[in-house]
Amino acid sequence: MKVFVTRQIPAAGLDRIRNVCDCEVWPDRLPPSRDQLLEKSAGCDGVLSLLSDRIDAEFFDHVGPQLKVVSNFAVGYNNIDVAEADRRGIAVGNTPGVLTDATADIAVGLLLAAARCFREGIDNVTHEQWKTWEPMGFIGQDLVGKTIGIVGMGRIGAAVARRLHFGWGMSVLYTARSEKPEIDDQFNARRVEFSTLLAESDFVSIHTDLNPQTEKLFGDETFAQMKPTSVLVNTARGGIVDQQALHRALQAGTIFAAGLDVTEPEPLAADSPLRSMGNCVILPHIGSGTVASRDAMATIAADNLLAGLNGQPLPHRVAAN
Ligand SMILES: NC(=O)c1ccc[n+]([C@@H]2O[C@H](COP(=O)([O-])OP(=O)(O)OC[C@H]3O[C@@H](n4cnc5c(N)ncnc54)[C@H](O)[C@@H]3O)[C@@H](O)[C@H]2O)c1
Ligand SMILES: O=C(O)[C@H](O)CO
Repeated sequence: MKVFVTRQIPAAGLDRIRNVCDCEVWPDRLPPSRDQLLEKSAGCDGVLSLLSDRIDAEFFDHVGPQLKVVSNFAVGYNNIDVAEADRRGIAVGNTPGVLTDATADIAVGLLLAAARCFREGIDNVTHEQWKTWEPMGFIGQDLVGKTIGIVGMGRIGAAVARRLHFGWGMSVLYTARSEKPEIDDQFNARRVEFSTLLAESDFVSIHTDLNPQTEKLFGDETFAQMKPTSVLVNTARGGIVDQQALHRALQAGTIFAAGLDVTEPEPLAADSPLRSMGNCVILPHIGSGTVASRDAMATIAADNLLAGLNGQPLPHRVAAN
């Protein structure tokens, strides 16, 4: 079986694929260009893709009818046209669950960093502006007993709720597509309308997948409904936030601060004004970046790939929304 792995991934998964497949791995730190992706994938029975690889009808046409499986090295799969894959009988897999805690930790870290002015503080030290202890400087937002609004109460949303409810005694509001009585019981949480969540939350953390309903969900109108003291955290996908609107909101003080692990595009444009905003903490998409999470993602991605190649059910198959 011929497979293309679009980037180096941990040996925990890669070795298993190499043992049984004719496997080519993209060797560079940067992803293959579109043309390189199409060229290397052509004629393959399986492809192990990353979130930066667009997998669509053009890709499937180019790779050929022998393609059986696309295994995404991520839980999010908005880079893949799953409906088109379904139509062609190509299985698509993802890596859920094993990065939940790692990503929730980054969401909480960003919340704390943005609320407590880490960026201004670090810039102050780095640029040798630290002259004295300032009673009126670097005054951030309190966390204990405040309200967290979770947009999208899935695995990571629940892990964030757990940390903030039991760690900082926060009240939990959330939006979800359906009732979640177990969440309500566990965290004394309340499912509310989006507008209520925006108006009542001190912190808003985004945990939905990127889909047509969530694309640019946060824009000028949304920010206008949030508290001026509020902090927005996004560890989901950059496309859920209109970044120009976010810049306007941060500059005007419509909201207090933001913490982003994801942007659109990635990397963030060199001339994006968000890069220089003191009240915007930005990380380069490191949510799942722990040894255990990345090893487990590699293992699951290999399991999905090998199952698909052998015509067996994928351990973690995704379906079109
Ligand atoms: N920053 C990172 O490194 C990183 C790591 C892991 C996951 N992610 C992102 O986080 C997302 C969530 O991961 P997860 O494992 O919690 O997935 P999940 O499927 O368990 O949770 C997503 C939840 O969002 C809900 N949702 C979707 N659209 C909604 C809408 N319009 N309104 C309300 N709820 C909606 C879904 O019903 C689901 O409950 C992934 O899709 C991925 O994009 C990022
Ligand atoms: O969706 C995912 O899994 C992340 O964005 C990368 O780990």
